[in-house]
Amino acid sequence: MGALYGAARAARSRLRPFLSESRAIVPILHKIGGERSFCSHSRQNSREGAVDLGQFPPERIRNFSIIAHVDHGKSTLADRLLELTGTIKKGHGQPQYLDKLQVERERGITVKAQTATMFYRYGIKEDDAMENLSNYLLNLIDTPGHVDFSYEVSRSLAACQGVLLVVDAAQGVQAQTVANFYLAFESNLTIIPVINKIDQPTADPVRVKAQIKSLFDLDPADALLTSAKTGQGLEHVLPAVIDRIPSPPGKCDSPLRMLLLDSYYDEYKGVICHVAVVDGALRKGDKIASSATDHVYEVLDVGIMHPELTPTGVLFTGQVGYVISGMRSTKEARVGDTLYQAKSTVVPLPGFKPAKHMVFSGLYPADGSDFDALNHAIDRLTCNDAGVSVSKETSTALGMGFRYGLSVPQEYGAKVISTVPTVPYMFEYADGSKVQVQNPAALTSNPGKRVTACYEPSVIATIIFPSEYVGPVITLCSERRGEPLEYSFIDCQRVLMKYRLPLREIVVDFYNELKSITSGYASFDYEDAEYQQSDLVKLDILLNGQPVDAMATIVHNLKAQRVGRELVEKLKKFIDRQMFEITIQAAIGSKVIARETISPLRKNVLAKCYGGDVTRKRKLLEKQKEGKKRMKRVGSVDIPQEAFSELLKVSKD
Ligand SMILES: Nc1nc2c(ncn2[C@@H]2O[C@H](COP(=O)(O)OP(=O)(O)OP(=O)(O)O)[C@@H](O)[C@H]2O)c(=O)[nH]1
Repeated sequence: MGALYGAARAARSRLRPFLSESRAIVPILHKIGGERSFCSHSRQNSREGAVDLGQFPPERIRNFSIIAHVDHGKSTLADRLLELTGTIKKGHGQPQYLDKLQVERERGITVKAQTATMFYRYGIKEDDAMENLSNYLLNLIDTPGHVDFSYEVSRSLAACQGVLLVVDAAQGVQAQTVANFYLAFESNLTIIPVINKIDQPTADPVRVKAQIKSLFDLDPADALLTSAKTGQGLEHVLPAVIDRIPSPPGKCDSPLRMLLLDSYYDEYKGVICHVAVVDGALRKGDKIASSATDHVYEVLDVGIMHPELTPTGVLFTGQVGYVISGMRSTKEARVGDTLYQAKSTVVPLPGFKPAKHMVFSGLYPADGSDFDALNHAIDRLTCNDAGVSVSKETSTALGMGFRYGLSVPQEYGAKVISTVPTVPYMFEYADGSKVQVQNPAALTSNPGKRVTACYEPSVIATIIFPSEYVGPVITLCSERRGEPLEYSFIDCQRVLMKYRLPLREIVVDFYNELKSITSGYASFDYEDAEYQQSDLVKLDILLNGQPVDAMATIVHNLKAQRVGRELVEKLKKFIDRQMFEITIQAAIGSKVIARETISPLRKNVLAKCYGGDVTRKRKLLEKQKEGKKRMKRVGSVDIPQEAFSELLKVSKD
């Protein structure tokens, strides 16, 4: 533990230059009070509507994010700051403002980062007669807190110079607090610890202060104590942002360079790009070029999110806002791209690593005739998120569908069948070639090509939990083929463990099981690690000798027997008896490792209705027809939808 977090000791030194709040205010005001002296922004060009961005040179700008473990109060705190600055009305009655996407509302978590610009007058009374307040422009970039979205977190941090690291005063530091701290720390950002929810009866800020000292080497004296619920302590948050977080470092006189942070599609306005202007200025009517595609666009509209789109006609160095430039699809808006003045020469900004989708599922409409509706829903989703990865695929069992690299689109009304999530495995053949396999069904046994080695992606998992659960957590991790890396106490009650785990082992049900064995107290986060060699086999499910492609999985050899047995037993329960015998087999290549038989029905549904009861006969036939519609037919065997979803529960290796 000491070794791992040794690097964090340096974090403290970054906070040291910041003086205590009251002492820091005066020098800042002397420097920026009165007229601007750093960037000469033309006021004529900067006005469109009521907002004049010309009065905000970089020195009066702060770009920051709020990062936290899920549910520690990021979005509530963000809302309170928006209210405090008058950006939104108090008690606006909406769900948290920055959580825009429907998927976020439904799942109650923040998925996609959103930005809001606030104006804040801040200063001190230098003497009784004179009040010296200055106007600041603060860009708050909300970040997702859920375990699956660390890519989005690091993306939003690229536009920031500092973060508020929010920790629940009762729950203390959790796994994602640790992960988010390191994302911010590695990006060299100023970190302001905020201990939130101090109104709770179980709040223990003293314990949390000790944790942030021991884990992150942050000075507990620098922590702000807040309740985003009651408003207690919130008055110190924005002054700390202004005093401690540096202003954006760009050059006003250099040619325009801006970073494309995000994009979404609006039915009326087209593609809207969120951008951070790093150097120079961007004006309506400018011609801008993309480093990634070399396409040139005219800037049709430019402005800030305040919090709705607010046209300003211009964005200056250090400012964050939106641009509409006639892009037709979000696919043209490459997140992390550098946009610059057409015909100028600039060095592109570092950008971001592209999102790596490491978990894939097949996604099929439960009723084949709903394919177009599903297609439309997926189109809408990809339009709003260029990072989602989707490709069409066809399964013999399930018809046309998709291979999907993220969660199921929530806005699709009809039922979907999602196949067992899988990860991209790597197979090496005798001729030295390597093939990545995202869909187990695609791994065909080819006698001409002998597999010589298999590799699977792994993760480094961080788990934090009360020490009495050490035994069950170790058992769970070793059942999931984990390799222990680290074990330490973060305070007298809580333990932090690090494990290397195969990604495949955590994609189905790991987190639920971890929660259940620790009575809900464990928190979990993971980062991608390298591929590891592994003894993998493809497990086929056969119905009457015919493989069901959508049910194929890749499993570890040691677990194949158990998984195969469980799968066939489960299927037996879900497949109705039919007019003929059905054999269900699990097989590795040509070797059958588990087998069940469903005996045939002796009578058909009408057999009972001897005599002339036509209405009853018709009713029975209708019922049977309805039932058939929900079935997927493989060869001659009908498989109910439920069988596919039930398999998900078994196939956790
Ligand atoms: N008692 C108390 N509850 C709070 C406070 N701040 C937030 N909450 C509640 O905690 C819950 C989670 O708050 P959110 O703001 O949604 O948490 P979040 O960190 O944004 O969560 P994600 O968006 O899922 O990452 C909500 O029910 C809030 O009302 C606080 O200071 N005190």
